Amino acid sequence: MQNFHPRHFAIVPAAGSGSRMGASQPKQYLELLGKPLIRHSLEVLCATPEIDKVFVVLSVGDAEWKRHDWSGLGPKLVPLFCGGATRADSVLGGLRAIAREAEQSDWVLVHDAARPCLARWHIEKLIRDLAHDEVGGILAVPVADTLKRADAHRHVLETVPRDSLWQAQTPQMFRYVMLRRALEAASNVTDEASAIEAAGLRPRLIEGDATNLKVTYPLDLHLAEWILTNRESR
Ligand SMILES: Nc1ccn([C@@H]2O[C@H](COP(=O)(O)OP(=O)(O)OP(=O)(O)O)[C@@H](O)[C@H]2O)c(=O)n1
Ligand SMILES: C[C@](O)(CO)[C@H](O)COP(=O)(O)O
Repeated sequence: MQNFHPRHFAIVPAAGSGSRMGASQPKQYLELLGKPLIRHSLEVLCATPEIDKVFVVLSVGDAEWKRHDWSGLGPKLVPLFCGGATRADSVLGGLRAIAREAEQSDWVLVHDAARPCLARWHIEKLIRDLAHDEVGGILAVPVADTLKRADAHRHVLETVPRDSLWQAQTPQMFRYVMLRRALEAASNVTDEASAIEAAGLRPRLIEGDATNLKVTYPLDLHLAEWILTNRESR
């Protein structure tokens, strides 16, 4: 199962429609600081020496990708027009598309196109902390607020203890064959870790930070702009 020098491939699912954003085009192509939102994390992934290739999973009918010039990101970047109906389908499509290239124990880092504030240190910490892990893991942050469970009328039913609760982020990093098998067997999962958990394994939580937010609603676009403009290098 283990090869001596497993490679690291990034898969960036970017075949969503951005329905919660309510914009006229999918959010991955919305302008953020003068470039398509997706370009921010692609630049960081492509510039990370540990990452060998960056596969972007686009919807089959994506007509926007070709309207932009991606040549500045170099030869690591490979578009794959094989997105599916759900995020998990898109990731699985990407994994199948790279089957000839990837070996069983190569690492795959799945990163949402909708998380433009990914920093180099996020990737390097994930890769470093999981280097000797059999299963893999995900970036995540501990829940900071007091949590309430509501009834159908938004009255509080209970306060949920937040101890040991974490918010999942991406990248999520697993071995190629383990992730592919887990996603093939899973149903209704919203992240890779859920598929791995369903296979009876325990992904590790690697602490990231709240700046790696997912752009889901219009306000998030403003937050992302602020973060990218004001980020200090670490
Ligand atoms: N069929 C899908 C659905 C989602 N994604 C990708 O998965 C990531 C996270 O999903 P989400 O934020 O839910 O994006 P959308 O599905 O585009 O948004 P919404 O749920 O609001 O429609 C995004 O980069 C999105 O492009 C994908 O590749 N294929
Ligand atoms: C993978 C993810 O970004 C982790 O927080 C999230 O699960 C994607 O969820 P969504 O339901 O597709 O927005």
